[in-house]
Amino acid sequence: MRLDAVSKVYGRGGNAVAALREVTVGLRRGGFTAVMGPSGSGKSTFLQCAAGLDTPSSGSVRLGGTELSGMNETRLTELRRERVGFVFQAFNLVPSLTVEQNITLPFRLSGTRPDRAWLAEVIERVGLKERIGHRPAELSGGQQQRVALARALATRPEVVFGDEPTGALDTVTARQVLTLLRETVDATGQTVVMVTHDPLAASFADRVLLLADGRIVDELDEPTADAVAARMTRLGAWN
Ligand SMILES: Nc1ncnc2c1ncn2[C@@H]1O[C@H](COP(=O)(O)OP(=O)(O)OP(=O)(O)O)[C@@H](O)[C@H]1O
Repeated sequence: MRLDAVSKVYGRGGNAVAALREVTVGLRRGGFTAVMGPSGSGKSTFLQCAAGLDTPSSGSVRLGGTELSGMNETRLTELRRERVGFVFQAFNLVPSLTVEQNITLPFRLSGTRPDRAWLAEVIERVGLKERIGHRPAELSGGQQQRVALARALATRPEVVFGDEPTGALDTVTARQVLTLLRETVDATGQTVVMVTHDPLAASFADRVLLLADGRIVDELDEPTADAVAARMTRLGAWN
Protein backbone atom coordinates (compact mmCIF):
# COMPACT_ATOMS: atom_id res chain seq x y z
CA MET A 1 0.00 0.00 0.00
CA ARG A 2 1.02 3.58 -0.45
CA LEU A 3 0.56 6.94 1.26
CA ASP A 4 1.28 10.09 -0.72
CA ALA A 5 1.61 13.48 0.94
CA VAL A 6 -0.84 12.48 3.65
CA SER A 7 -1.61 15.25 6.12
CA LYS A 8 -4.03 15.21 9.01
CA VAL A 9 -5.08 18.28 10.94
CA TYR A 10 -7.33 17.93 13.98
CA GLY A 11 -9.43 20.92 15.04
CA ARG A 12 -9.59 24.36 13.49
CA GLY A 13 -8.08 27.80 13.72
CA GLY A 14 -6.07 28.44 16.87
CA ASN A 15 -6.77 24.92 18.13
CA ALA A 16 -5.57 23.15 14.98
CA VAL A 17 -3.07 20.33 15.54
CA ALA A 18 -1.10 18.96 12.59
CA ALA A 19 -0.83 15.25 13.49
CA LEU A 20 0.61 14.18 10.11
CA ARG A 21 2.55 16.41 7.74
CA GLU A 22 2.82 15.28 4.12
CA VAL A 23 3.76 11.70 4.87
CA THR A 24 4.83 9.75 1.79
CA VAL A 25 5.72 6.10 2.11
CA GLY A 26 5.26 2.78 0.33
CA LEU A 27 4.52 -0.31 2.41
CA ARG A 28 5.60 -3.37 0.48
CA ARG A 29 3.14 -6.21 0.06
CA GLY A 30 4.17 -9.10 2.25
CA GLY A 31 6.31 -6.80 4.42
CA PHE A 32 6.24 -6.27 8.18
CA THR A 33 6.57 -2.60 9.14
CA ALA A 34 6.83 -1.20 12.66
CA VAL A 35 5.92 2.43 13.29
CA MET A 36 7.68 4.10 16.20
CA GLY A 37 8.22 7.57 17.57
CA PRO A 38 7.75 9.74 20.65
CA SER A 39 4.35 10.15 22.27
CA GLY A 40 2.19 12.46 20.15
CA SER A 41 4.36 12.02 17.03
CA GLY A 42 1.38 10.80 14.97
CA LYS A 43 1.72 6.99 15.08
CA SER A 44 -1.93 6.23 15.80
CA THR A 45 -3.06 8.84 13.30
CA PHE A 46 -0.80 7.25 10.68
CA LEU A 47 -2.32 3.82 11.35
CA GLN A 48 -5.90 5.13 11.34
CA CYS A 49 -5.42 6.96 8.05
CA ALA A 50 -3.64 4.00 6.42
CA ALA A 51 -6.39 1.61 7.56
CA GLY A 52 -9.32 3.75 6.43
CA LEU A 53 -10.48 4.26 10.02
CA ASP A 54 -9.89 7.98 9.69
CA THR A 55 -9.82 10.30 6.69
CA PRO A 56 -6.71 12.37 5.95
CA SER A 57 -7.15 16.14 5.58
CA SER A 58 -5.23 15.88 2.30
CA GLY A 59 -3.15 13.43 0.35
CA SER A 60 -3.77 9.97 -1.02
CA VAL A 61 -3.94 6.50 0.54
CA ARG A 62 -3.95 3.52 -1.82
CA LEU A 63 -4.46 -0.13 -0.96
CA GLY A 64 -3.55 -2.33 -3.92
CA GLY A 65 -5.13 -0.41 -6.79
CA THR A 66 -7.82 1.18 -4.64
CA GLU A 67 -7.76 4.86 -3.71
CA LEU A 68 -9.23 5.36 -0.24
CA SER A 69 -9.45 9.14 -0.22
CA GLY A 70 -12.82 10.28 -1.48
CA MET A 71 -14.51 6.96 -0.64
CA ASN A 72 -17.82 7.34 1.14
CA GLU A 73 -18.39 5.77 4.56
CA THR A 74 -20.27 2.76 3.13
CA ARG A 75 -17.41 1.80 0.82
CA LEU A 76 -14.83 2.43 3.56
CA THR A 77 -16.78 0.10 5.87
CA GLU A 78 -16.76 -2.57 3.16
CA LEU A 79 -13.06 -2.13 2.63
CA ARG A 80 -12.33 -2.38 6.35
CA ARG A 81 -14.43 -5.51 6.58
CA GLU A 82 -13.00 -7.31 3.58
CA ARG A 83 -9.47 -6.13 2.98
CA VAL A 84 -7.94 -5.11 6.30
CA GLY A 85 -7.68 -6.65 9.76
CA PHE A 86 -7.06 -5.00 13.12
CA VAL A 87 -5.46 -5.98 16.38
CA PHE A 88 -5.61 -3.54 19.29
CA GLN A 89 -3.82 -3.29 22.61
CA ALA A 90 -7.06 -4.04 24.48
CA PHE A 91 -7.96 -7.23 22.55
CA ASN A 92 -11.57 -5.98 21.98
CA LEU A 93 -13.19 -9.42 22.15
CA VAL A 94 -16.90 -9.89 22.85
CA PRO A 95 -17.06 -11.37 26.39
CA SER A 96 -20.33 -13.28 25.90
CA LEU A 97 -19.12 -15.10 22.76
CA THR A 98 -16.91 -18.18 22.60
CA VAL A 99 -13.49 -18.12 20.97
CA GLU A 100 -14.95 -19.59 17.79
CA GLN A 101 -17.84 -17.11 17.72
CA ASN A 102 -15.43 -14.22 18.25
CA ILE A 103 -13.23 -15.39 15.39
CA THR A 104 -16.18 -15.80 13.01
CA LEU A 105 -17.87 -12.55 14.07
CA PRO A 106 -16.69 -10.62 10.98
CA PHE A 107 -18.61 -13.10 8.80
CA ARG A 108 -21.76 -12.82 10.89
CA LEU A 109 -21.57 -9.05 10.60
CA SER A 110 -21.16 -9.09 6.84
CA GLY A 111 -23.47 -12.04 6.18
CA THR A 112 -20.75 -13.92 4.32
CA ARG A 113 -19.50 -17.47 4.68
CA PRO A 114 -16.09 -18.24 6.12
CA ASP A 115 -13.61 -20.32 4.15
CA ARG A 116 -13.62 -23.29 6.54
CA ALA A 117 -10.22 -24.66 5.51
CA TRP A 118 -8.58 -21.27 6.00
CA LEU A 119 -10.34 -20.78 9.32
CA ALA A 120 -9.09 -24.15 10.57
CA GLU A 121 -5.57 -23.22 9.47
CA VAL A 122 -5.71 -19.87 11.29
CA ILE A 123 -7.04 -21.45 14.50
CA GLU A 124 -4.34 -24.10 14.31
CA ARG A 125 -1.66 -21.51 13.72
CA VAL A 126 -2.60 -19.43 16.75
CA GLY A 127 -2.73 -22.61 18.84
CA LEU A 128 -6.32 -22.30 20.04
CA LYS A 129 -7.88 -25.50 18.78
CA GLU A 130 -8.51 -26.82 22.28
CA ARG A 131 -9.93 -23.50 23.46
CA ILE A 132 -12.50 -22.97 20.77
CA GLY A 133 -15.51 -23.31 23.11
CA HIS A 134 -14.10 -21.09 25.87
CA ARG A 135 -15.02 -17.49 26.59
CA PRO A 136 -12.44 -14.67 26.68
CA ALA A 137 -12.57 -14.39 30.50
CA GLU A 138 -11.34 -17.99 30.74
CA LEU A 139 -8.21 -17.19 28.72
CA SER A 140 -4.90 -15.51 29.55
CA GLY A 141 -4.05 -12.14 28.02
CA GLY A 142 -1.79 -13.74 25.44
CA GLN A 143 -4.44 -16.25 24.46
CA GLN A 144 -7.00 -13.47 24.14
CA GLN A 145 -4.68 -11.55 21.86
CA ARG A 146 -4.20 -14.70 19.77
CA VAL A 147 -8.01 -14.90 19.41
CA ALA A 148 -8.01 -11.28 18.28
CA LEU A 149 -5.27 -12.08 15.78
CA ALA A 150 -7.20 -15.10 14.46
CA ARG A 151 -10.27 -12.87 14.09
CA ALA A 152 -8.18 -10.31 12.19
CA LEU A 153 -6.83 -13.02 9.87
CA ALA A 154 -10.10 -14.91 9.37
CA THR A 155 -11.22 -12.85 6.38
CA ARG A 156 -7.76 -13.23 4.78
CA PRO A 157 -7.12 -9.47 4.70
CA GLU A 158 -4.37 -7.98 2.56
CA VAL A 159 -3.10 -5.91 5.47
CA VAL A 160 -3.22 -6.48 9.23
CA PHE A 161 -2.86 -3.33 11.35
CA GLY A 162 -1.76 -3.54 14.97
CA ASP A 163 -1.96 -0.62 17.41
CA GLU A 164 0.34 -1.63 20.28
CA PRO A 165 -0.81 -5.27 19.97
CA THR A 166 1.67 -6.37 22.63
CA GLY A 167 1.30 -3.31 24.86
CA ALA A 168 -0.70 -5.17 27.51
CA LEU A 169 1.32 -8.41 27.45
CA ASP A 170 4.33 -9.65 29.39
CA THR A 171 7.58 -10.25 27.52
CA VAL A 172 7.15 -13.99 26.96
CA THR A 173 3.55 -13.70 25.79
CA ALA A 174 4.38 -10.68 23.65
CA ARG A 175 7.06 -12.73 21.93
CA GLN A 176 4.50 -15.44 21.03
CA VAL A 177 2.16 -12.88 19.46
CA LEU A 178 5.03 -11.21 17.57
CA THR A 179 6.23 -14.57 16.29
CA LEU A 180 2.71 -15.23 15.00
CA LEU A 181 2.68 -11.87 13.22
CA ARG A 182 6.08 -12.67 11.73
CA GLU A 183 4.84 -16.10 10.58
CA THR A 184 1.74 -14.52 9.06
CA VAL A 185 3.94 -12.36 6.87
CA ASP A 186 6.34 -15.16 5.98
CA ALA A 187 3.80 -17.92 5.37
CA THR A 188 0.92 -16.09 3.71
CA GLY A 189 2.46 -12.94 2.23
CA GLN A 190 0.01 -10.76 4.13
CA THR A 191 1.23 -7.29 5.02
CA VAL A 192 1.56 -6.24 8.67
CA VAL A 193 1.81 -2.66 9.94
CA MET A 194 2.25 -2.29 13.68
CA VAL A 195 2.60 0.69 16.01
CA THR A 196 4.78 -0.05 19.02
CA HIS A 197 6.82 1.64 21.74
CA ASP A 198 8.95 -1.44 22.26
CA PRO A 199 12.27 -1.81 20.36
CA LEU A 200 12.17 -5.58 20.91
CA ALA A 201 8.73 -5.77 19.28
CA ALA A 202 9.98 -3.59 16.43
CA SER A 203 12.90 -5.99 15.84
CA PHE A 204 10.40 -8.58 14.53
CA ALA A 205 9.64 -6.25 11.61
CA ASP A 206 11.52 -5.92 8.31
CA ARG A 207 11.47 -2.17 8.53
CA VAL A 208 10.95 0.48 11.17
CA LEU A 209 9.56 3.91 10.35
CA LEU A 210 10.33 6.59 12.90
CA LEU A 211 7.87 9.43 13.23
CA ALA A 212 8.52 12.76 14.93
CA ASP A 213 6.13 15.68 14.93
CA GLY A 214 3.98 14.18 12.16
CA ARG A 215 6.83 13.39 9.77
CA ILE A 216 8.82 10.28 8.93
CA VAL A 217 12.27 11.33 10.11
CA ASP A 218 14.15 8.05 9.92
CA GLU A 219 13.93 4.50 8.68
CA LEU A 220 15.69 1.27 9.62
CA ASP A 221 15.86 -1.94 7.61
CA GLU A 222 16.39 -5.34 9.27
CA PRO A 223 16.21 -3.63 12.66
CA THR A 224 17.77 -5.02 15.81
CA ALA A 225 16.32 -3.99 19.18
CA ASP A 226 19.57 -2.19 20.04
CA ALA A 227 19.65 -0.21 16.81
CA VAL A 228 16.01 0.81 17.27
CA ALA A 229 16.61 1.83 20.89
CA ALA A 230 19.61 3.94 19.84
CA ARG A 231 17.59 5.80 17.20
CA MET A 232 14.71 6.35 19.62
CA THR A 233 17.12 7.78 22.17
CA ARG A 234 18.56 10.08 19.54
CA LEU A 235 15.04 11.30 18.78
CA GLY A 236 14.61 12.13 22.44
CA ALA A 237 11.69 9.72 22.56
CA TRP A 238 12.39 8.69 26.11
CA ASN A 239 13.31 12.02 27.68
N1 LIG B 1 -9.07 13.58 17.95
C1 LIG B 1 -8.08 14.44 18.13
N2 LIG B 1 -8.33 15.76 18.29
C2 LIG B 1 -7.32 16.64 18.45
N3 LIG B 1 -6.01 16.32 18.46
C3 LIG B 1 -5.71 15.02 18.30
C4 LIG B 1 -6.71 14.01 18.14
N4 LIG B 1 -6.08 12.81 18.01
C5 LIG B 1 -4.77 13.06 18.10
N5 LIG B 1 -4.53 14.38 18.26
C6 LIG B 1 -3.20 15.03 18.37
O1 LIG B 1 -2.44 14.66 17.23
C7 LIG B 1 -1.09 14.41 17.57
C8 LIG B 1 -0.72 12.99 17.16
O2 LIG B 1 -1.48 12.05 17.95
P1 LIG B 1 -1.31 10.48 17.82
O3 LIG B 1 -2.30 9.87 18.76
O4 LIG B 1 -1.37 10.09 16.40
O5 LIG B 1 0.17 10.27 18.38
P2 LIG B 1 0.90 8.94 18.84
O6 LIG B 1 2.27 9.02 18.28
O7 LIG B 1 0.07 7.75 18.50
O8 LIG B 1 0.95 9.13 20.42
P3 LIG B 1 1.03 8.06 21.63
O9 LIG B 1 2.31 7.32 21.47
O10 LIG B 1 1.06 8.94 22.85
O11 LIG B 1 -0.19 7.21 21.54
C9 LIG B 1 -0.98 14.68 19.07
O12 LIG B 1 -0.51 15.99 19.25
C10 LIG B 1 -2.41 14.55 19.55
O13 LIG B 1 -2.63 15.34 20.69
